[in-house]
Amino acid sequence: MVRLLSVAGSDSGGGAGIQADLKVFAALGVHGMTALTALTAQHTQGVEAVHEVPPWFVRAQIRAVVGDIGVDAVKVGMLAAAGIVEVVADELAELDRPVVIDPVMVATSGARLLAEDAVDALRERLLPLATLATPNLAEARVLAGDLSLDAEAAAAAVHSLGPGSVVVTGGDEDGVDWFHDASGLRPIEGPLHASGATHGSGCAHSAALAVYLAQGYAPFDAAVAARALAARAVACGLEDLGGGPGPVNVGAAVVAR
Ligand SMILES: Nc1ncnc2c1ncn2[C@@H]1O[C@H](COP(=O)(O)OP(=O)(O)OP(=O)(O)O)[C@@H](O)[C@H]1O
Ligand SMILES: Cc1ncc(COP(=O)(O)O)c(N)n1
Repeated sequence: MVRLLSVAGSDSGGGAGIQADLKVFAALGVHGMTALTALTAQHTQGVEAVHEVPPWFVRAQIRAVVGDIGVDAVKVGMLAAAGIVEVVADELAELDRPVVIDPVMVATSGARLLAEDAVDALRERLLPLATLATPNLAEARVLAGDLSLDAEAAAAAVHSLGPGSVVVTGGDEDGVDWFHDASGLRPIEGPLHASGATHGSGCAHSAALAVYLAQGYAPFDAAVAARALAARAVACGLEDLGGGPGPVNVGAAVVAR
């Protein structure tokens, strides 16, 4: 059984975060484990409150599962605070496994999910540990320190910060994901679905990527497969749930494959 660990926040609305990741792991037939970094009181229209998990307890969760069950790949999502970034970086540095880092900063609804003073630690401590990093364009620009970059330039700039490869996701743009690794830049194209159900698309994408890396896909092939799955999950999304953008539907996306 392939074993996946998600280090991420909880979305009480069930659309993003740990909940999205566990749905992806179940849909793809792997064993999912979690280290919660924060609880959010969240729905489709916004985040009402955030309760951070103390860094020592994030570390304890990671050590508990790594020590007994073992881990084949890790996905990292919302980290909330600099102290949490630091302990996650410490633990991942000891773990010789593929790591996907989704540098979640702001929810689609506008709420901050990473403190501003945690961005430097994310850039300097965590990004160099990533097999693959998956910022959207806004996150890539912040990491690169240049808010004027286009997606291609942002992918190159984030790659130069140390991850093995980068995908700048294009769900909020034209639907083209830009992949950059040591051999350069490649687009990953596909249909951009007109859908009111995109909540959790980035979480589902990075969780699927971690599964595909654990299963031995090369990073570019994993990124192609993850884009296809995330796009289908958007197309199958639950538009009628809640008053805002509904959650993606990964279970239906896998069945529709
Ligand atoms: N409307 C869409 N149609 C097709 N594919 C989409 C759509 N929206 C997102 N995707 C795909 O989903 C994946 C995640 O991309 P996205 O840009 O939405 O991430 P994100 O902005 O980090 O998401 P989130 O806001 O959930 O964190 C990418 O592969 C992207 O191409
Ligand atoms: C716990 C958690 N993690 C990640 C996201 C980002 O997802 P989105 O950009 O779709 O709101 C979120 N809203 N909540």
